[in-house]
Amino acid sequence: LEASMVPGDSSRSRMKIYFCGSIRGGRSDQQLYQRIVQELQKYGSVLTEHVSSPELSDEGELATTGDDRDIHDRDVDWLKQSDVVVAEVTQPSLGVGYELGRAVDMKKKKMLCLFRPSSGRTLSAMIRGAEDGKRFLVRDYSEEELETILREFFSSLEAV
Ligand SMILES: O=c1[nH]c(=O)n([C@H]2C[C@H](O)[C@@H](COP(=O)(O)O)O2)cc1CO
Repeated sequence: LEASMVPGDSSRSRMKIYFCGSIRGGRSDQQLYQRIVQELQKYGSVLTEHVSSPELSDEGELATTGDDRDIHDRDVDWLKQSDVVVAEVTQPSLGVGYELGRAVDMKKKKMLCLFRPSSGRTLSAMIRGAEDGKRFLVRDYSEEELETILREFFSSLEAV
């Protein structure tokens, strides 16, 4: 029994998580992204940790990384490599919407979109309406529910 638990544990720690959050769409939720990324790191490695960085402004990485094509190509590559995609979708962002759309077409990926109704916003129909109860999940939440929601999401993955 013990031996069979080892591979399970190590594959879980190697799970690749793509986190999406607004950058040029606006950085108002950056601190929350940081909390989310910290939580996600309990479940696997987060490929896009930079999205949560306090040093990243709404200009994005341009100053440090090079050009937009490099950012785009690197991110699409990470998206392809990832096992799951978790997105904070409250702050509207073209980039996040694009990432989710691309991920939907990458057949096996499971996606979780987190939306805070307390923002007073109404989530885009193109995200809310993509919910299928299986691969593409949309969860309305408040910040204090974050840990529970992620725990439920990742334990549902193990059951698959
Ligand atoms: O500098 C960047 N680096 C980067 O990784 N992205 C990706 C990751 C984010 O989940 C998403 C944010 O898109 P936007 O900048 O349109 O809000 O796009 C986006 C930018 C800037 O658009």
